[in-house]
Amino acid sequence: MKYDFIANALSLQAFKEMDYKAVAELALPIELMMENAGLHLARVIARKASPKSTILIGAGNGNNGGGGLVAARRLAAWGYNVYLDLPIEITKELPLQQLKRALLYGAKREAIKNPDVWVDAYLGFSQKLPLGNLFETIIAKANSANAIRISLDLPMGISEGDSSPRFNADHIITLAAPKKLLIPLLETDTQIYIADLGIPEKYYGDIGVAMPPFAKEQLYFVS
Ligand SMILES: NC(=O)C1=CN([C@@H]2O[C@H](COP(=O)(O)OP(=O)(O)OC[C@H]3O[C@@H](n4cnc5c(N)ncnc54)[C@H](OP(=O)(O)O)[C@@H]3O)[C@@H](O)[C@H]2O)[C@@H](O)CC1
Ligand SMILES: [K+]
Repeated sequence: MKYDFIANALSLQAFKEMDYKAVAELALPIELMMENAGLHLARVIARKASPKSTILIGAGNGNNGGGGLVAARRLAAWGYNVYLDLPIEITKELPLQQLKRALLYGAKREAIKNPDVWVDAYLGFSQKLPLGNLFETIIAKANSANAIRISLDLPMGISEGDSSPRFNADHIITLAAPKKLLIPLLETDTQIYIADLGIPEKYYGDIGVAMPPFAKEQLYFVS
């Protein structure tokens, strides 16, 4: 079965409603979903990296950053060289906890200039546009770097038009369901994966879409 990304793509609003409903009704802690998100991300990074690669993980002060920091911890545990770019202070409880763990595991708090892999876990579905100078400068640097660029959930800066600068991801690991914002990228070289966070099929059916074929592949490669 070829899963139809476009027919099943959700607006961010519809996605958040489905996600929050599952979280509330099934007593699913965000931390548990974040652990799944971060592990899927780490697996993709590990496939693209070599043992000597330098991996820079950019994390913001939200749950997208938290997922990136989980990946940092997993990759550090596997022996990779992991560096963290933290352009805004991490203050929220969950990402802060993930940051502490990543540092204990050996990730280094240093925004190195020429990483082999540059990971965008700066901002996810709560990003507000325009991004502002700080993040736009990071995007310009990342997009001109000779690095493999990987975004968690959504590339930072993505919008319906082409008006705002965005992190030019080679690979996107989007979470739980396809998002309408990603449809134009199907026509590009960007590789998109959908990662399972454990939301049951019923919650997809309730809003009239099909669950990605997670029974067969928990990290579903779209194109
Ligand atoms: N079940 C779930 O929900 C799961 C969600 N998961 C992950 O969570 C992600 C969504 O997380 P999120 O809602 O915490 O916000 P996120 O996108 O990380 O933004 C962070 C904060 O940045 C700020 N901010 C925004 N725009 C800004 C700007 N221009 N310049 C500067 N700051 C700006 C804003 O902070 P505020 O302004 O509110 O202080 C915002 O709160 C989602 O994409 C997925 O990866 C999974 O880990 C697990 C399951
Ligand atoms: K992101």
